[in-house]
Amino acid sequence: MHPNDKKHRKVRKCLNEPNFSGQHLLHNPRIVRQIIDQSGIRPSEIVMDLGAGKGAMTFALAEKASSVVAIENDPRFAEILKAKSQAHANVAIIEKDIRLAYLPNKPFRVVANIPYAITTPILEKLLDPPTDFFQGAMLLIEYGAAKRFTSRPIRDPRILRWRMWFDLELIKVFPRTEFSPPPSVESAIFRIRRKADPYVQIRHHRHFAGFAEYALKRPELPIYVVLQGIFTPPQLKHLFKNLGVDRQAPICTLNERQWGMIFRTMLERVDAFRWPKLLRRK
Ligand SMILES: C[S@@+](CC[C@H](N)C(=O)[O-])C[C@H]1O[C@@H](n2cnc3c(N)ncnc32)[C@H](O)[C@@H]1O
Repeated sequence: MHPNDKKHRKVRKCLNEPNFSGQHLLHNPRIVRQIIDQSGIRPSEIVMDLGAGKGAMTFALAEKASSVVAIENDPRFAEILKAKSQAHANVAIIEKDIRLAYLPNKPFRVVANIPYAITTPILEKLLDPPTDFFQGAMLLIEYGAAKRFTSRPIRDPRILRWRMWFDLELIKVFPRTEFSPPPSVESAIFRIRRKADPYVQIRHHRHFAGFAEYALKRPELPIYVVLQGIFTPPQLKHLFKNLGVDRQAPICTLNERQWGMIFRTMLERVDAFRWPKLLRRK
């Protein structure tokens, strides 16, 4: 055990405050190795460990990747990580809030047991807008969140956007007993992979975002009712001939291929001034 580990354990024991920063650490090196082995890291890649804690994943990742960037905002953990990283030339420790950290402008992957409280901001950072650099992730996240990101029908325009360019997969439930201390919620291993051949080109992501936000404003409305707001009757007739869906079905029941077809038809046949625009948020 690293000498600083003991020191930190004492510090945490003295703390009476609730565990708001999601400090549920992995303690089983065999489990950590299994997660890393499934993550598809290439030796040439940079891997990010978001919420690195005391480095349960960080230093195992350093054996597989070209380099590891570990982000941790708890100064006591960062101190432990910096001390341990003296023995690992390919590990960089960044003491920062994950939400404010820079992502590499080279191909990178994320393998991490993230703080659950900021799961959505982390996914937004990685996936929205999609970049050429983010290759995929293997994450421990709350089971409920993993179910929400992977379920059908897709009612949330943000999740639809993510799923147009990435395959999101709930791999399996992860036992609470593998964390110290165990979290109060169920956890899951969650994988993100870039789609090799997405239905919409990434360069259209902004227009797609406006389209998805508009189309899913009322996810239970029939497909034809929603699309009447974008397409003319002859355009709709042509679209439904090729789409192969029940026009009365709720719009949220469309799959990614069908969303891609509708969006591409809009780009090809509808004047740009009629495309739904992304609403500006205050
Ligand atoms: C679930 S623990 C995982 C720790 C370590 N990766 C492990 O598996 O043992 C999440 C870690 O993220 C850190 N953390 C929480 N919020 C953070 C934030 N906004 N930015 C950076 N780190 C954060 C916590 O201090 C904690 O060490």
